[in-house]
Amino acid sequence: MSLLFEMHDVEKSYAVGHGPRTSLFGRRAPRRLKALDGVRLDIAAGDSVALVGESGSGKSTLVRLMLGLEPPSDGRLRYRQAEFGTLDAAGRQRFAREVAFIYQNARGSMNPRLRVRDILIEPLRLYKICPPADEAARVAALLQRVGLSAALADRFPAELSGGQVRRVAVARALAGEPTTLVADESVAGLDVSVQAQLLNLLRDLCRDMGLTLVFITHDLGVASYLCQRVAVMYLGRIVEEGPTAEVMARPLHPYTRALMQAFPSFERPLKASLAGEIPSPIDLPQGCRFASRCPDVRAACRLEDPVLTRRTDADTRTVACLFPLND
Ligand SMILES: Nc1ncnc2c1ncn2[C@@H]1O[C@H](COP(=O)(O)OP(=O)(O)OP(=O)(O)O)[C@@H](O)[C@H]1O
Repeated sequence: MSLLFEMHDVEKSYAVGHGPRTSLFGRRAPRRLKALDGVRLDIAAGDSVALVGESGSGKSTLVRLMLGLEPPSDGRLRYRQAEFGTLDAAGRQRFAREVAFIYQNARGSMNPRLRVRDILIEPLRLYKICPPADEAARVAALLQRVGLSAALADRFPAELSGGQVRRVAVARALAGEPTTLVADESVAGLDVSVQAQLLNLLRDLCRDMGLTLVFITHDLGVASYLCQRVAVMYLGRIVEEGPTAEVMARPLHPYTRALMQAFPSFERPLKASLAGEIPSPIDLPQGCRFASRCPDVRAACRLEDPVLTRRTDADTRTVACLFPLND
C-alpha cells in the first residue's frame, strides 16, 4: 500500500491578538488559536476519505495544509514521503498537478470573462498536457467525461446552471490528469436531484480512474455514499477514524455517536442534543476536549488527554477516547 499523505501530530495555530496585561508595565502575552492540534491521518493511493465535523473543527485548515497552501506550525506532513517544505519548484508543480482541488464556490473560482473552453485550456497548457492542436479535442473529451455536451465550451460561467458550473469545475480539476481530488462540500446549496447526480459523477470518476478522494462534508449520508473511510474531527483533532460503514454502524467515540444520532446532517440537531459548552480553541482545557459535552464523561477524562490510537494491531479503526463505546 503506497501512502500519499502522512500526517503525524500536525499542529496549526494562528496569532489572535493579545491576552490581558499581567502587571502595570508588563507585556501582554500573544494569544494563539489552535485550529489543528495533534492531527494524525494517513491517506493511501486510491483511498476515499471524508472529513466530517462541526463548523470550526478544523476541516478546511487541514485541507489547506494538505494542499501546501500553508505550512503546519508543528508536526510532520508528508506527501509521497517528502516533507512539503523540502519540495523544490519542480516537486511543487508535480504536486499541484497530481492533487487537484474542487472549490466549494465553483462559480466564484472561475474567471467570468473566460469561456468554458479557455477555463479548461488553462490547466492543459500549464501542465503541458497536450500539443495546441489537440486542445479542442481534449476540451470536448473533458466535458463529455463530466456528462456535459461539447457545445458548452462556447459559454461563459454566467450562462451555466449551478449543476453545470460544478461539472465544469470537476472537468477543470481533471484537466491536469490528477491522481487525487480534494473537494470541499462541492454539492452544498444545490437541489437534491442535482446533488445526487454530482455525487454519482464523483463516485464514478474515482472508481473508474482510480482517483484518491478527500471530501469535506457536514453530511454523514454524503460521507457514507462517497467515501470508504471517514475521519471525525472535533476542535482541531481527529477523534475517530476508520471504514465509514463500520464507524457508522458501531461508533467508538461518544462524539461520533452524537453525530450519528443527528444523522444525516448534524449541524443544527447536534447543538440541541449535546448539552455543555464547546471549549475555546484559544484556551483548550486539560484532559479530553470533548469532556464538557460528553454524556459519558468520567473523572479521568478531565485529567488525561486521549490520543488517537488503534486498540489492537488488527484493528481497522482508531479512536481518541479513554473509554470507547462498545468495548
Ligand atoms: N487564518 C485564521 N486565523 C485565525 N483563526 C483561524 C484562521 N483559519 C481558521 N481559523 C480558526 O480555526 C478553527 C478551525 O477553522 P476551519 O475553518 O478549519 O474549520 P472547519 O471545520 O473547516 O469549519 P467550516 O465547516 O465552518 O468550514 C476555527 O476556530 C477558525 O475560526
